[in-house]
Amino acid sequence: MMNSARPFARPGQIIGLLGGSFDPAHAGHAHITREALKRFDLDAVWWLVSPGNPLKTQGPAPLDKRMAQARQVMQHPRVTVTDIEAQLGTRYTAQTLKVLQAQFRGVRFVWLMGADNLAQLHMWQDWKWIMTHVPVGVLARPGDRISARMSPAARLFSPYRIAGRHSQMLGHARPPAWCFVNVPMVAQSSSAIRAAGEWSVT
Ligand SMILES: Nc1ncnc2c1ncn2[C@@H]1O[C@H](COP(=O)(O)OP(=O)(O)OP(=O)(O)O)[C@@H](O)[C@H]1O
Ligand SMILES: O=C(O)c1ccc[n+]([C@@H]2O[C@H](COP(=O)([O-])O)[C@@H](O)[C@H]2O)c1
Repeated sequence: MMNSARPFARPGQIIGLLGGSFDPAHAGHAHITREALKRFDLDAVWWLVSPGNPLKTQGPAPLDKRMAQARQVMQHPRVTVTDIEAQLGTRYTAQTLKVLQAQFRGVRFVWLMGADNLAQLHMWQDWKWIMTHVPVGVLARPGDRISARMSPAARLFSPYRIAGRHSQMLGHARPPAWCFVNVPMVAQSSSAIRAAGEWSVT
């Protein structure tokens, strides 16, 4: 297990959290992170390299390997790549968010995800808690814009959607609040990289 330091944030800062398997990290992750910093007016983004997605049955590559590769892909002064979920012993996003909100009092966390994850959000543990306790920023992804907009989460929380042109308000909004931003898209995925044999999971 990698012994990483905890990321740092000051009260009042707005921190975007991009959770993922990062198996491996790729240009799509780096792209949405840069877009999120701009569009949601974030002070910083933390990449939460997951010990393992609770919905995926096949285990990812070892955490240390994914962390090292993610750090190579994402080098930006306002982005921290962290294995804090492994340090905290949390695996489900709602659990992670509860612990982070308790440990970083006064910090405003914004959950970030690609459109494919909004389409599946209703399958996550305590997903309504997430929507009602943390602002959520959704970034367009090729092929997933329509399914995301029609998803159970998008429909149930449609009254709380902030229009894309007001995306800078998201981090200041009281949840429930979410915003879909139609950013230029990068068609990369970890599964395509694995399928091409460019990343081994051992
Ligand atoms: N090209 C992309 N455009 C927009 N969002 C993306 C893109 N790639 C990944 N994301 C988002 O980044 C987060 C972490 O993604 P993840 O690590 O699962 O990569 P992935 O490419 O989606 O992996 P896989 O293909 O194995 O499902 C998710 O919220 C996902 O929606
Ligand atoms: O909490 C859950 O039930 C849950 C179910 C599926 C995915 N997630 C989280 O969503 C993020 C993206 O996962 P992944 O594997 O698609 O990269 C990552 O932080 C996962 O821990 C969380």
